[in-house]
Amino acid sequence: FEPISLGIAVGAASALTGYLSYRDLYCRFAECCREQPLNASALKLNLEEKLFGQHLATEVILKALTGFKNNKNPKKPLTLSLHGWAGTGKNLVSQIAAENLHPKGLKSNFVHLFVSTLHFPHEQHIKLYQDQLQRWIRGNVSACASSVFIFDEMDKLHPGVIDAIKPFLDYYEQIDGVSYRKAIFIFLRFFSHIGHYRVLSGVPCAIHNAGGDLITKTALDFWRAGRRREGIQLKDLEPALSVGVFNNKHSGLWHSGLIDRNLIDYFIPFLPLEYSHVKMCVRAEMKARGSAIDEDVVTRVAEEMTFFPKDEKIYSDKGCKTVQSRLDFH
Ligand SMILES: Nc1ncnc2c1ncn2[C@@H]1O[C@H](COP(=O)(O)OP(=O)(O)OP(=O)(O)O)[C@@H](O)[C@H]1O
Repeated sequence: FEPISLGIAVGAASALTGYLSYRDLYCRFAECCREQPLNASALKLNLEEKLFGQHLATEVILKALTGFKNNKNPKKPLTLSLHGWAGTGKNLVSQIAAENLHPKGLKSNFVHLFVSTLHFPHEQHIKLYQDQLQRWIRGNVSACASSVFIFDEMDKLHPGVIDAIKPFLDYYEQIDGVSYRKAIFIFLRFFSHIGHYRVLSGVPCAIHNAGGDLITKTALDFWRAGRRREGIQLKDLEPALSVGVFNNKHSGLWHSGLIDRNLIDYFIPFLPLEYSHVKMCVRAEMKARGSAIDEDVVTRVAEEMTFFPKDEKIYSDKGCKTVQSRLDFH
């Protein structure tokens, strides 16, 4: 629809129906920024059905989003930082969160995804990126207070760029007439570069991996002690996580003041995925393609993945990341 004919159509329909406001009707045809409460049970169901092996991330994301959206008067925007091994569901969770906040999800005009290497590639242009980012965020929050901003590849983001958005994440009531308190900022970690592996206490980890190796180490400690994965609690991970990230100078959050000023509300840990989770991913992908589940193919795809540590082979080193492309060969 182009705007003028949409306006005429909506106006005519509005006159005919009589009781629907122009805006109500307009929003049936075009995307509107609406302050609607979050449907917590729909979000829970989505996470339970789509996200495998991440009991902690599920718990925290549910708590964070429902708490924030139920609060009529938040004192600051919601800031989430997602950490963990590659291919374990960080992008998937931000996509699920986006869809539950704005029905069009990542395609919504109110959801904005920034990828460090794509949007902020050159160190010499940091000043420009800072200005652009500030203007972009200000413009979008002015248009829709509940805008969602997702920053991927945080470990490749220059700390100066993140400094530019720091004021928006803070407890200010307004900045230049705009309130940022209803916006949501999601920061994604990007871990595990195969070429950068080193081995620490028997656990391979990436040099750029801020927090991810600590999560993996905790999961492995539980496994070696014969304790259930689902028994891992947030308190087993959270302190190590924020210190780990803060101390890692490859992390975009490093010395950016976001952590020491408590501007990050929730650290959300993603556990490394096991063989059984990889199989679940293969089944989910087959279902999404409308194919019948063939357990032989499921097993073959899962067995083609590589697992670590070297001796025990428990965790998939790419999580579920290459499942889709591998499935094409079967
Ligand atoms: N825990 C999971 N449950 C279900 N599917 C998953 C899970 N983890 C990953 N996947 C699937 O694997 C693919 C890659 O996942 P995703 O992009 O979310 O990983 P990521 O953690 O963001 O990885 P990276 O840190 O490398 O960017 C997606 O197709 C996603 O649906």
